[in-house]
Amino acid sequence: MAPINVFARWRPLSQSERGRDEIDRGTHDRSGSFFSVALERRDSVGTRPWTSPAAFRAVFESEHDNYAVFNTVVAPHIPRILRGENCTFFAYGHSGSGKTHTIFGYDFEDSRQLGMCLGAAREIFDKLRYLNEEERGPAMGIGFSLFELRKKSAFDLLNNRTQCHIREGPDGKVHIRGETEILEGGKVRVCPIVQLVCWDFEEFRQQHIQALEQRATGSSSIHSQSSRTHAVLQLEIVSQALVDARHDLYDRQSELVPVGKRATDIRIEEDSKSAIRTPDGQWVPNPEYQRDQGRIDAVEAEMAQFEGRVTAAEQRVHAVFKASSFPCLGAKMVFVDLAGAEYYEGNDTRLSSRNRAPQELQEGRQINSDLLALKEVMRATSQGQKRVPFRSSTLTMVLREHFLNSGKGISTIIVTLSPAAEQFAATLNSLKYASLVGAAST
Ligand SMILES: Nc1ncnc2c1ncn2[C@@H]1O[C@H](COP(=O)(O)OP(=O)(O)OP(=O)(O)O)[C@@H](O)[C@H]1O
Repeated sequence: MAPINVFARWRPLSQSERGRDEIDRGTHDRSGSFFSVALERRDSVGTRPWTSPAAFRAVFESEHDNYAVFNTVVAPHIPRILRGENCTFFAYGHSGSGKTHTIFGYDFEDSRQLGMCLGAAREIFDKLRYLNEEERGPAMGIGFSLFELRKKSAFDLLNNRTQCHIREGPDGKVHIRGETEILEGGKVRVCPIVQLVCWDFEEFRQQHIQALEQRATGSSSIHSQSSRTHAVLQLEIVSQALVDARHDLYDRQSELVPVGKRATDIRIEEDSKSAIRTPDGQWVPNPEYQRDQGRIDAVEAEMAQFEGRVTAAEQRVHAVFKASSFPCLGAKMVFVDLAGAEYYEGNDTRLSSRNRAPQELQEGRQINSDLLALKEVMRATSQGQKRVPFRSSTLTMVLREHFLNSGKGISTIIVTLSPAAEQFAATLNSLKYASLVGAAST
């Protein structure tokens, strides 16, 4: 059973909320290792208390800064990454509750305010520097990718927001790819999601800042882009040899594309010439055309040759892993800033469905189903169920690899909460969601 760690984080009242009522709240230590959150709602009827199950590993108060959160939530997992395990961190909450502040941060200079992913990168680079010096093996760095998921597509923030398709490959793995490009001279290039490789923290910090500029952040309006997309940032420990072997693989895959297309075209052409349709709709052999099997065999042989090159390139990628003396090569940390949870069913938030444009309603339904699917996947994996409903949403499909790495992977969700009394319903919904996930794995 792979436990899901669940944390809660209260943000302070924002400038615009100053002076307004705060939610009455408390944290109770239930067992020494799990906490529950108690809320009290005051309305015309009286006070109504609600207490969560003991589902939270820790509850951060509004005075806790990003460094404190990083130290408790992320830092304990750095040794796991160095052992070659994977970790995934999700921030869940309604719009403006502090997800982006927690995952990416807004202040990239103050070391106490770095978001989780910058904090993690800083710590990993520290450890890699030591490993690189001690072991004198090939130097390792961090490759990072950043994309947004919206409806059924991914948008690559390291490649001008290029729209990418999410497909399951014959190997059962999910691949994120841009449109295949046709270059000058008819050459073809398959475009996987971009991975930028950085060799020190400063380089990473600069790239991270630039990448986030592609995101419409800073606004916590319910309409903002960031609240309607899931942002996924993936850190992977890489070496130059791994990067080179993968680029070689993409080149071989690119070469295969036109050959495969030609083979399909020739097969279709030969099939259609060698059959005719009778007046009663039956397909029968065409007496005037002899199917050119030699032509088909020739193109299939050519295709087999190119497929062999792809297989050899895949083997070279595997060989890089095998030859590495570092177990951490290829280990991943993934950070997901989930879309605003105001779309979560049953949530009586500022926008009722009557006030929403049809497109927004449709997006809301998609976000709703993604968040529900994520909850189900987390519950199923934490309970060790055999059937995990990964396919029920794009988000869970994309993250399947990380969940499936059970035993070698761990997931954490931090629910971000607004203390503003006017957002009581949204806050309560977020706590209910997170405590359902947490209670399933205690
Ligand atoms: N723990 C915190 N401490 C101080 N300020 C915070 C904290 N959490 C959030 N804020 C501030 O509150 C505002 C909204 O936070 P943020 O943008 O992270 O919300 P969000 O949940 O990501 O919203 P959206 O879903 O709309 O993107 C930001 O100005 C952010 O700096």
